[in-house]
Amino acid sequence: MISAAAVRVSHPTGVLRGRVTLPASKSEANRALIIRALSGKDFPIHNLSDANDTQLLNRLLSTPAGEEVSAEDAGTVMRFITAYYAATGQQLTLTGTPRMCQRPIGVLVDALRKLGAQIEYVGEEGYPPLQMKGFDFSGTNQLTVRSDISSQYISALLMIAPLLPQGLELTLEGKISSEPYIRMTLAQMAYFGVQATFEGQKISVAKQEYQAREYTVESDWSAASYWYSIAALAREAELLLPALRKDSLQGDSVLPTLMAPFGVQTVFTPEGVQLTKQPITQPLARIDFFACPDLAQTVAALAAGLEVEVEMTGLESLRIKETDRIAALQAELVKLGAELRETEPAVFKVFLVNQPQNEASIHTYEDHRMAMAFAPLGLKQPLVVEEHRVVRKSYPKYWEELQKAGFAVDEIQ
Ligand SMILES: O=C(O)C1=C[C@@H](OP(=O)(O)O)[C@@H](O)[C@H](O)C1
Ligand SMILES: C=C(OP(=O)(O)O)C(=O)O
Repeated sequence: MISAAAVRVSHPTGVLRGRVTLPASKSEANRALIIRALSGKDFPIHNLSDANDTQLLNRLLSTPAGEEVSAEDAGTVMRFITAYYAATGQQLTLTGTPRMCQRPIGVLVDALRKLGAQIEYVGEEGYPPLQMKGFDFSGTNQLTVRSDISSQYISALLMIAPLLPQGLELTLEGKISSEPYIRMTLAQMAYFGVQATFEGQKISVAKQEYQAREYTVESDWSAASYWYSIAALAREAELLLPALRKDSLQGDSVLPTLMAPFGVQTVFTPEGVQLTKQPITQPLARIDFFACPDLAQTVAALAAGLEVEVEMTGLESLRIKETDRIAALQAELVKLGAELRETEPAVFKVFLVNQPQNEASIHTYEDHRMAMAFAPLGLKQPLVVEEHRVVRKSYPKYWEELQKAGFAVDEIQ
């Protein structure tokens, strides 16, 4: 059991073979949980993630809500349950960690108010905590919402849409950020019997009923990205990542294509994906993360580790996630001898500027992805990951899995 406030990570051989256990997708799990709660029916959801984000939502939905409820640091929980509490007319205060109270929610609150939800801000306009005061349908079923900030607002609205007296017609305004997550929401709604249309910037959902159906959550492709990084940095690697599918609902399943230029070959097998380290042969192109923002930190840290310069775009949403991920990357990459610089508006490039620090100590900013994205660099030389328990948000067994793969993960005080 690892319990100290930091770990030193290294790998004595650089040779990795074997099978890795991944958590289940928290995105898929949290949609299935909300849909089950909205359906008013009971059905099994298999392979529910042990991630705190999922365990928390499951707890909140299966126990009567008290006067004050906390979504902690979980964006999907905060956004999905706001819509859920609004649509089900619950009266309570919804809050979160200090960081959650800096993550904007105004787009969702404005939309829910137009539908008839009574919601007030306890503190700053546009941010949690929220005072939920009930729901009185306003008669409108047509909304225009900004889609360039977070897709979670759209997913939250879509999941409650079939319960509204006249369904919902959403017009998305602006670029559609994290679009695969909207498509995942619609695909899971369809699985549970609710049809929608998504054409151009318009999504329509008529009033319908969710059907009860058993659901099995796929493994998490975002978590798989750290194993891709490990394979790329290893001397030799052959890793099996079980229960990942080619026909995934997860946008982060672009990894086989995205990671090929970094020298990781992916083969789909009936069990999952087999990763093999290959020599790097293809030139690296500019990579756009607008549809897969959760992969950006993995790639930035990997580029520094492989000592390749990469251009990254589509990073806008990173500023409002668990931390300002651009600032966090900029501060920590320096310790690895790299720099993340904005070379033109919205284009960031990882430059190699220096020798990496000896046993760099990586600060994680209460962001699970900072810890998980930097740990693979222990394959090159030992490094320290601070506040490593932050991985509990999405991949509680991350450190144990690294140990099984031959990493030395040593607690330090
Ligand atoms: O809907 C989801 O499950 C998620 C959507 C994305 O957020 P944004 O839409 O805010 O980019 C992603 O970063 C997050 O980890 C999970
Ligand atoms: C952004 C993330 O999560 P959330 O927005 O759900 O807190 C994430 O897991 O990287």
